[in-house]
Amino acid sequence: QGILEGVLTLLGEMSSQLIPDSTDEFTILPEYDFIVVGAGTAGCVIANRLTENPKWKVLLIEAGYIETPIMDFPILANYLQFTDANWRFNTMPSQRYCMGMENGQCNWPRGKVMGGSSVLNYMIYTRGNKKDYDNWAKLGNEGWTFDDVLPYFKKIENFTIDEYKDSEYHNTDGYLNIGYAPYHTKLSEALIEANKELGMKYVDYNGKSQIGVSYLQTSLKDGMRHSSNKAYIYPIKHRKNLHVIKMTMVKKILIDPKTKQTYGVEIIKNGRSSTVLSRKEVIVSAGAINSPQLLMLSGIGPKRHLQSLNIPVLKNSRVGFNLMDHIAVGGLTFTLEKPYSINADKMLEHNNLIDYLNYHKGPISIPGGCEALSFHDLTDPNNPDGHANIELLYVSGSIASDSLLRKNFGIREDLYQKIFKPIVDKHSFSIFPMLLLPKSKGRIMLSSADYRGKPLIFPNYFSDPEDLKTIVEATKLAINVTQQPAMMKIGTKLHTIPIPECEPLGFGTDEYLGCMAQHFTLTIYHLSGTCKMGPETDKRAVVDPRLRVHGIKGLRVIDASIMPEVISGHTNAPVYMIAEKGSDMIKQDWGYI
Ligand SMILES: Cc1cc2nc3c(=O)[nH]c(=O)nc-3n(C[C@H](O)[C@H](O)[C@H](O)COP(=O)(O)OP(=O)(O)OC[C@H]3O[C@@H](n4cnc5c(N)ncnc54)[C@H](O)[C@@H]3O)c2cc1C
Repeated sequence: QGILEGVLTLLGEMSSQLIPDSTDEFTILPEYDFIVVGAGTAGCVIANRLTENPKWKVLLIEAGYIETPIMDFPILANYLQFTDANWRFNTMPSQRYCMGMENGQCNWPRGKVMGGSSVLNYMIYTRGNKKDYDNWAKLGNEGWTFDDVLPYFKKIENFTIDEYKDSEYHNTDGYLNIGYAPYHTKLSEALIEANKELGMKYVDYNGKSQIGVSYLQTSLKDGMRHSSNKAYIYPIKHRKNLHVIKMTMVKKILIDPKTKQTYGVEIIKNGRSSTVLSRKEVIVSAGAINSPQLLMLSGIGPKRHLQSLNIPVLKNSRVGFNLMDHIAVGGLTFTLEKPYSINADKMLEHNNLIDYLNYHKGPISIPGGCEALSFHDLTDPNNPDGHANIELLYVSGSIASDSLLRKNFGIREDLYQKIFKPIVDKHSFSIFPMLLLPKSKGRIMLSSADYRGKPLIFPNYFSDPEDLKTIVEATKLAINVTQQPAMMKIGTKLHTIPIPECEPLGFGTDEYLGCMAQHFTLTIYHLSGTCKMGPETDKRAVVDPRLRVHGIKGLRVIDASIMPEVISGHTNAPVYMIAEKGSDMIKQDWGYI
């Protein structure tokens, strides 16, 4: 633990040193053309694209502080959750999921920093499936088929994988770098091989067909994290028409109650409240928890809920409903005879540090220990053009090989001691079997009318029993991968110390694996859907297909919360796409393009 704790102390010190100093090098103007709330994945893209018009003045407001160089080290991704760059949300206690976590609550980290969750994330870059977007369009969202959104996916990327970069699916002059991590363990080679032995193809999952196995395509540049802040704000820092203010909370969106016209925001900076006006629009990009929270605080949301908190209702709307996430079964651990996995303690030793500091290579360049994935359609396993309902994420370390991981997830101490402690000295790794097309939906509610109150989060995982069945099948598939010859050759064994509460069901039975999923319910951090996009006729929609808030003028939501259905992959790439497309819509609506 020595080195890791050193890193944590360093991270803690760095963040506390940053907090008092929030100077921004300009005076905030009383009025801007556009105000963007939240400098996360989406907000940074929008601020960049809108300031391409030199005549528009744009204010980007971020609650968090600056991104620091240590956040660029890919292997440290997990540890950033222990800093003030994390909002540290928790789900409400449950007896159906997160049962193996402290108080039956799952930790839900979110980025509170320039770059938002693109600074805390694992840099895994996946677009999802063609059918995800065709389905969005079928739900009444004109302009959102895969063919419509592909140009925006291409616009984002500077794609660096030689075999694929010339394909019609990719592009090489976008702001964000996409490529493989510069280093792979021998374990990941064996996992890829095992998938091939099972009949899986090696694919460009961001290309023609998603189904198959691959090393992760990542948002790394020269072996370092490439966040939305680095990719989209750094290169345009010289633009005089962009003002960025940090460590500033937007408390409320200002809307005329009679005309329903948005005219600005109320902010709080250094403890002082003030108002900034918008000439054209306010764009809310505060993420899938804070965007619905801010809308509700401003009077847009479910009437009865707002009235119960004495918030005047400007628009009765299903804000906060339709909450979706991807979850995986945690604790699925395998031991290895060969020293091919990652051990957190050894990770930051001399040779690895020298390799990384000199060349940005070696094990430190592995994003949070994640190395490869495979996408499967269990409903149509032999169809290469299927719609993946399962992902297996291959992680070259485990809760046993990095005891801080337990703290990331909030796993109960007694379970850690019993299940994982006995194998801390062994080589071990894990596979996360992940549910990609969840049927269960949750909800976010306000805890109070005060902007400082953390929202109440009800993920409702497994409220649809189908989800539990599917994740059990995924877990069996993951175990099957590890039983292939390539994995046997390196001495892979399933770790079988059972969860005491599930033990009576018989280790490895479907019932046991279901119980395991309910105990070690891991969020994959893909919160989405809470300001659902849909046409006027869709009573559950909060924004229209041009991302304008129904019933309110001059206000859009552009971030992960607009997804009507979560896509079958990790959500960062789709949020970039939504932001690129949303920016073009704003430009079109104001006659700039
Ligand atoms: C730990 C973690 C790991 C992840 N790993 C991956 C991965 O490997 N691959 C992947 O594809 N996706 C991953 N994700 C998900 C992905 O990063 C998110 O889907 C994406 O970043 C969401 O973008 P966003 O713009 O919607 O919100 P965010 O990026 O979260 O941005 C919201 C911003 O708004 C700011 N804000 C909020 N409220 C206010 C307010 N009232 N006033 C001012 N500012 C405010 C926040 O501080 C934040 O900076 C991960 C997420 C997390 C947290």
